[in-house]
Amino acid sequence: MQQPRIGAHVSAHSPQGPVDASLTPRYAGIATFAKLPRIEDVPSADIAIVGVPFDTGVSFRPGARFGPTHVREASRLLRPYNPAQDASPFELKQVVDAGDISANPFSLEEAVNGIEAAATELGEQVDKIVTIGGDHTIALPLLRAINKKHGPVAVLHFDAHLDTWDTYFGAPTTHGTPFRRASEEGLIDMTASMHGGIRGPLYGKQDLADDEMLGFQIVTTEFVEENGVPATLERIRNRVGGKPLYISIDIDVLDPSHAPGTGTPEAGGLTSRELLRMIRGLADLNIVGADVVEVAPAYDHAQITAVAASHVVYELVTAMAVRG
Ligand SMILES: N=C(N)NCCCC(=O)O
Ligand SMILES: [Zn+2]
Ligand SMILES: [Zn+2]
Repeated sequence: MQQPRIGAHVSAHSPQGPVDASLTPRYAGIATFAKLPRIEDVPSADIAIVGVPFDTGVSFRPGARFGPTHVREASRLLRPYNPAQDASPFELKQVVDAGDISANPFSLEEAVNGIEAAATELGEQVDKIVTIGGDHTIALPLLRAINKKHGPVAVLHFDAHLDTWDTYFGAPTTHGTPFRRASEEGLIDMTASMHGGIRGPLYGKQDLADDEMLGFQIVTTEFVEENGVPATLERIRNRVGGKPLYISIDIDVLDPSHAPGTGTPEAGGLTSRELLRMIRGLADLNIVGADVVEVAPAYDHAQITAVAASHVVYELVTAMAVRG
């Protein structure tokens, strides 16, 4: 068969899957996530992956605005069958790359409003969205958008940091404050929400008291280490139950050895193996949306962080696809 020299080998059947890497080199062509079709290339889609290149909310190292591009580049190597979940997610659902939401880097307020509007619009076109950040500020407009569809959602937040601090330099909207603002706004079901992987120094003991007052529960990295993934999953599942679940994953929940490319790294984190296993263990829950944030390529080496993030997105998409 004569192969085209320009362009890509795409499968003809529906759902439209990724470019076939056994026919077109996976390093050729434009990097959509996992070489999936773009949203404009298919008549309709079930799950969209969208980037939010935005990092105006950071308190330390900048650069997460380059996260979406970097994760897409690393995602070229993903393959269509996921043995760990015994599923081919791109056959079960039409999964697409919806490109990037354009966010104003000079006006945080305008950016946050624009992200909410774009995510709301995309949410009307597709069933579920997985967002690649961007700094953690974006979780606030994403939760505002998902709230319009599902009401208050259970939030499972994997992060080294609580991100329920009040303000930085008097600013209420930053990457250290999204879950405080979201809980104040009633976007989160506070009877079913949890942080996972919390560790590292705080400003004071009061941080934990404030977080508890808001209604969050915490499963620390130390708990995971001492009790293992199955016991951790049991705690998470008991907390979340069957509620509509939003999963927000700050890549700094991973140990800096597994994710050096991030803005506020903390020693002593989870391995990517542990995080991937936990996502798989949640696949039967009602996951309505997710984000993977805080990948900052300037501090990455050999795509370590981007490879981890691309696999995290892949497991999230698979979990959404298998549940139906
Ligand atoms: N969301 C992330 N990654 N970090 C928040 C850290 C806030 C601080 O500098 O205290
Ligand atoms: Zn963090
Ligand atoms: Zn965070």
